[in-house]
Amino acid sequence: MVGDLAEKTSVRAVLEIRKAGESEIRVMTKSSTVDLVTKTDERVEKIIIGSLIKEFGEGTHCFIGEESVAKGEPCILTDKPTWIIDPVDGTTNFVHGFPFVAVSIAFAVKKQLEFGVVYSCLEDKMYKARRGKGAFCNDEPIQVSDVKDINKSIIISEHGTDRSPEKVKKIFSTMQKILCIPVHGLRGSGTAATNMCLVATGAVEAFFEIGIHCWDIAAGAVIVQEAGGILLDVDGGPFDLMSRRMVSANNDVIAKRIIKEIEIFPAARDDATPEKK
Ligand SMILES: O=P(O)(O)O[C@H]1[C@H](O)[C@@H](O)[C@@H](O)[C@@H](O)[C@@H]1O
Ligand SMILES: [Mg+2]
Repeated sequence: MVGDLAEKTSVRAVLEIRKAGESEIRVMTKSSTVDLVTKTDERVEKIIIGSLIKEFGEGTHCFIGEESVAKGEPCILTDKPTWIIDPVDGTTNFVHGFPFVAVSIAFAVKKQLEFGVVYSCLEDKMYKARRGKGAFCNDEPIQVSDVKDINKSIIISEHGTDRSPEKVKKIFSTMQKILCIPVHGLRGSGTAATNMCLVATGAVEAFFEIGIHCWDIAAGAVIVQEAGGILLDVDGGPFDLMSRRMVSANNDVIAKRIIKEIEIFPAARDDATPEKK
């Protein structure tokens, strides 16, 4: 089954990450000095795409991979069968040895996400979900939290890699307002895929971020939905995978309460034309 292949491929990817983690990691930067990428990210993405092409043949499936897009490949979701891949989610953590790094692989057909696999490498946790078939962690069913009282919640968010003062101000003003609702706590693992799996297991009530990319959240989106959670745009509208912003939560009550506090700032869509990025 295609899902099993993605699972096997992510385990192979993890072996590469672990091997790389034991040797000197060559760090490079992308959109800014804090947007890191390593040769491991690039190599792991090539391994994942290579094994999928070997299985399905050249030209049958499309790929949206974080590092391929960074090198100029298009980031357009069409009706064709498409793999959406983040080879190393939490690259900054990987470089620093901070213990949250994940491989995220999702599969969509006709723009509908069909399944997602997130392998949290250092926790040795394989999260997976197929549309309509439930969500699992290491083959055990997982479910979102049943908390409806925002005062009894933990909320996750990330500050991302854009350090422009006006955006940083809005990010921290939002976090301050949420913290002072008050909620039990604010957290951030440094990887969106892991954050979404924490929503799916009920460890936290919601994760939101403006500035993430489709590859960070595609697999986690299936896992959260199949664990009984919901996905919305940060303005309360419908979730839009390519919009670079989203709220994932255990229920509508928590999601809508968080949305009231979010100070929205612009982030160019993943599928925007190059001049609009
Ligand atoms: O590690 P990445 O694949 O670059 O994604 C991270 C991103 O770097 C970080 O700034 C946050 O936006 C996280 O939510 C992403 O997963
Ligand atoms: Mg990522």
